[in-house]
Amino acid sequence: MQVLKFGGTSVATASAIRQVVQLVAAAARRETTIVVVSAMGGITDALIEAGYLAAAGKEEYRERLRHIETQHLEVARELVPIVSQSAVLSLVKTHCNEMEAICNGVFLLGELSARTLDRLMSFGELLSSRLVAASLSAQQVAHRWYDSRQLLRTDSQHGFATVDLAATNQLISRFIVAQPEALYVVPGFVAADDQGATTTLGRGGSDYTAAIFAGALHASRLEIWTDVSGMMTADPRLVPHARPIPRISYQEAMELSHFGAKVLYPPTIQPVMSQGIPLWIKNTFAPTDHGTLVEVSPPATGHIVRGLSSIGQLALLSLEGSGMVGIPGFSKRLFEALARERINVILITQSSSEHSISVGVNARDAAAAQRAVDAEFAHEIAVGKVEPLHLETDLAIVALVGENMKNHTGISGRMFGALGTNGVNIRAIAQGSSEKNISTVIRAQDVKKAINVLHETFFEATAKQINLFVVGVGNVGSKLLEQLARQQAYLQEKLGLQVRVVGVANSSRFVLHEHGLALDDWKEALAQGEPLHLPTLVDAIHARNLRNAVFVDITASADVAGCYAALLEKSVAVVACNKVACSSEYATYARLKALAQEFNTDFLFETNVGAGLPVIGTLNDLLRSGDVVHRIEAVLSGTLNFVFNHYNGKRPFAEVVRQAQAEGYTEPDPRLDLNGTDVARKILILARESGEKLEMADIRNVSFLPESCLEGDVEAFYDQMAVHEDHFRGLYEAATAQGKKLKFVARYADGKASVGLQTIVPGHDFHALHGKDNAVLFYTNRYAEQPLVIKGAGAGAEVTASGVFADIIRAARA
Ligand SMILES: NC(=O)C1=CN([C@@H]2O[C@H](COP(=O)(O)OP(=O)(O)OC[C@H]3O[C@@H](n4cnc5c(N)ncnc54)[C@H](O)[C@@H]3O)[C@@H](O)[C@H]2O)C=CC1
Ligand SMILES: N[C@@H](CC=O)C(=O)O
Repeated sequence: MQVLKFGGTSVATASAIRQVVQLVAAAARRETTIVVVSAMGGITDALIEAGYLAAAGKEEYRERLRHIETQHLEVARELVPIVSQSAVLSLVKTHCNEMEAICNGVFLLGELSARTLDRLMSFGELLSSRLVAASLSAQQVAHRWYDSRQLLRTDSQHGFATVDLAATNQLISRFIVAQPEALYVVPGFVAADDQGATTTLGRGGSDYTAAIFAGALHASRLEIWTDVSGMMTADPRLVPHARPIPRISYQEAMELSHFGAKVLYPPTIQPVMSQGIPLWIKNTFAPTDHGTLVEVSPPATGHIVRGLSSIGQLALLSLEGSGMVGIPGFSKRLFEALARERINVILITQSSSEHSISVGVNARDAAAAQRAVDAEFAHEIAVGKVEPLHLETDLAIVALVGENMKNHTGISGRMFGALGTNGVNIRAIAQGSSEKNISTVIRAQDVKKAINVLHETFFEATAKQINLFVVGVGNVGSKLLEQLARQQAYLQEKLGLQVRVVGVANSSRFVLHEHGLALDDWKEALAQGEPLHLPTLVDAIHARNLRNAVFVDITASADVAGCYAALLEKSVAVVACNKVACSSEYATYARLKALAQEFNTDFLFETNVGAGLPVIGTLNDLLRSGDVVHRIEAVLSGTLNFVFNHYNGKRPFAEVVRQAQAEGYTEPDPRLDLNGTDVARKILILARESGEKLEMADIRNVSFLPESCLEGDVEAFYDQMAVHEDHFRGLYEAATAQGKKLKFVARYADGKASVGLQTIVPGHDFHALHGKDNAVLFYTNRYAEQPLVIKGAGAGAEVTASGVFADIIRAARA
């Protein structure tokens, strides 16, 4: 004996019903089969709507009923050949007439009782099961249609009747013995009380009907046929990578179905679980797909978490007060008050201080719950023992489900870590001692992000999605996009990172594309983007609320740097090539670092010093391992090193500076390089990273530029350098005459920092510095005599972009 249940989508059209008939006929050839049928998709809702319209005195109910009738008649005509149509058409007509008579009565009385609504709703399953039966007849498949109301006995609580399992089991088994057939067709969802009045088993109750038949008949299997290929690891509407779970335990299925895996109505599990009857969830439209087998002990899969579930529309009610501590009875009264209002409690959590109890309820019950609880504790509220009930709405539950979680430590740590680094605030947590389910209450607007992050954490070792917003696509930024495009496949394959550029901006426009911009035509997309308004861009980033989001600043703009705090506060990581933030007031630098820590995200700026060279990372490694920095000596300007390496007193100094700019070494404003500001910023950042609270004004900057070079714009700057060619030649010749080289050197020691032009003797670490190279010498406790030296290209788009890239990967893997 086996039981097959077909859901609303499986019987929604004539072609779907034909598919059902094929499956059923094949099943009945193998074993005696009971087929339980749901109403056609959407019909139960339409019936309820018709009933409420009638009760409200609205004539539109007639239209709804006409539509229901037409839909069933059309399917019947498609399924059954004309010659034998009359029987089924008249059956449909009869049911539709009864529905209309009921609604007419409701319309006249202006009242729709739960009992009448049950009667009205029952027509959905009665009609659909008749259509399946008619189609079986048309295909000459022998069967018996039977009215479940003769077999399923319930109490008289209309709308949510409780099944009398003892009486029902007896009725079912006697019927099967008395009327043996190879195939039975019965309507799901409907039952009757002992007066014969129609009752229903709750929305989704057809699954339960099927499970009751399976339990009563000790079936070999129960199959639930639907429109998806089994229970999924997460809601596929939220998680595109969700996949079917091949095997799952009853307990896990129960947890998942309670928490949003809509393919199975929760009470279904109990009757089959108690007898260990295998329960299959299969796809009517892809019957060869494996589906999900729900069984006693599924084999281990390597995944500790079996699935993720989410329930929206949650309200959290918190009863708080010092008067509750140590006094028994508060929780009893709280739950009784809710029970009296028939409010279902979805989640419960109480702090060990006993100072508060929080319960999650469906948002539609929140106002009634609040009234009931405040009334129950009116006295305690009046005397200040407890606070009026605190109500929070727009919440949701996201839960991990898996029986194996109890054997593993660190699961909740990983869960909370993943949510925390994505700025998902957890409002409440519940975990039963069985450790099968860890539930978190979060803001409804974070559900999509949270569930995707958790899916990546627990199911997708090979693909963590990283969402980049790249602001500044000039010299360095466009190189970064090129490098990202080249490396995408490598990152996916070797690091398990799916890096997507979801936003790009320059000083005039921005473009966002939630599913990732094509990196070969971002320029066209940006040209058609919206005019840039930074607050709008930041709002849009917040509104997208994407997981593993990284904001990459490759501008030199103070306005862009001014956005970091707002981003870090929402746990969006910031990777900055721009030095403005870290070299602004100490308080700003310190606040941004603190925000990153507070909001569990990253603020990374390795390229602020030495471009792609690992200067800041090395310094941090020294400090973290307990070393102390005493002195730093460094050549930190790629531009100035290039200029003094190429200037020989023959080619004009200004021309060499123009070459450095053309080769992409200078700041967007080259005066910042030549006047020492860029180097001063860098030594300031190194001093701060070493623990010194310096300000820009504390850095002694001895400029080698004649003052007139800095009066006016960039073109005037070049003109003035040409005017002062003798000055530059003089500097050069004086150094060369002593066999020395000119280097612009930064120095930090004893809490003081300075930058300025120096003449360097042969043999010094800086003397042989080529091209645009930088060199940094760290003198520390451990590197006391011989400094730790970092040396290499310190400017240029390619190397800088690669440093930014490395910071992005650091943020992505955090
Ligand atoms: N060139 C190099 O070797 C290195 C550069 N950097 C830093 O990289 C940053 C960028 O340098 P480059 O690419 O050479 O400059 P660039 O001038 O070629 O590009 C700057 C980009 O920023 C955009 N931008 C400017 N103001 C903006 C605003 N308010 N909002 C949005 N976008 C804005 C521009 O439209 C342009 O796309 C600078 O902060 C520089 O200090 C850091 C290390 C080395
Ligand atoms: N303009 C800078 C580039 C990187 O910070 C330099 O020349 O070093």
